[in-house]
Amino acid sequence: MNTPIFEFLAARRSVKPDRLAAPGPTPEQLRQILTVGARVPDHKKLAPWRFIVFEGDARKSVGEVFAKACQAEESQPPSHVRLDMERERFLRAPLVVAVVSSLKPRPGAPEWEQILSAAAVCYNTCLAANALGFGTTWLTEWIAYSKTVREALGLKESERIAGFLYIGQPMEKPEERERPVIENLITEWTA
Ligand SMILES: Cc1cc2nc3c(=O)[nH]c(=O)nc-3n(C[C@H](O)[C@H](O)[C@H](O)COP(=O)(O)O)c2cc1C
Repeated sequence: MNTPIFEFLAARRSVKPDRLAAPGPTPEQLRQILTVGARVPDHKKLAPWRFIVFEGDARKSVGEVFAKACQAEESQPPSHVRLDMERERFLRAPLVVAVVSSLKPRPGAPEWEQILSAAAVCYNTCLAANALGFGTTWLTEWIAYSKTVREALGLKESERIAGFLYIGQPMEKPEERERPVIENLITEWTA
C-alpha cells in the first residue's frame, strides 16, 4: 500500500476562497497542475473539457462582468454592497481556473460520461494543486449558470461550467467536517 497517498486522500479538505492567500502557482506550477488535472479517464479520448485561467487583473475585469450580470438578471435592483461583492468575487484567491465541460457528440461516448469526465478534471486539478501544497475549493455559485456570464466567457451551447477552482496558499488548516456514514451508502448485491 502507498501510505502517503492514502493519508493525503484521507485528510483532503477544501479551503474557502477567502482563506487562500498569494502567491498562487508559478506559470510552471500552473502548467503542471493543469497537465495532471487533465489526466483523467475519458471515454473515446475526446478531451471534452477545457480550462479558462483567471489571474492578476483578469480577476478584477471579470468581476465587472459578474456585476453587470447581477444587474441584468436579478429581479430586484442589487445593492451597492452586493455589486461590490460581485466585483471582488474572483479576488478572493490569487488564481481561479474555470473547468468547462465541452461536449463532443460521438457515438459510444454518451453526454453523461463526458460530463462525468469534466467533474473528474475538477477534482483531479484540485488534488494536483493540493499535492504541490496549495489549498483549493471547487465552487459553481450563481455565476456558473448565468447567461450573461456564459456569453462573456465565450461558452458555446454545448458547453457548461463544471466548476470554478480557487487556488492559493492555505491560510489555515480547515477543521474536519461531518462525513456520511459509509456503511449507510453501501449495499451488497446478493441475488
Ligand atoms: C459541482 C460542485 C459545485 C459546488 N459548488 C459550491 C458552491 O457554489 N458553494 C459552496 O459553498 N460549495 C460548493 N461546493 C462544495 C465545495 O466544493 C466543497 O467541496 C465543500 O463545501 C467542502 O467539502 P470538502 O472539504 O470535502 O471538499 C460544490 C461542490 C461541487 C462538487
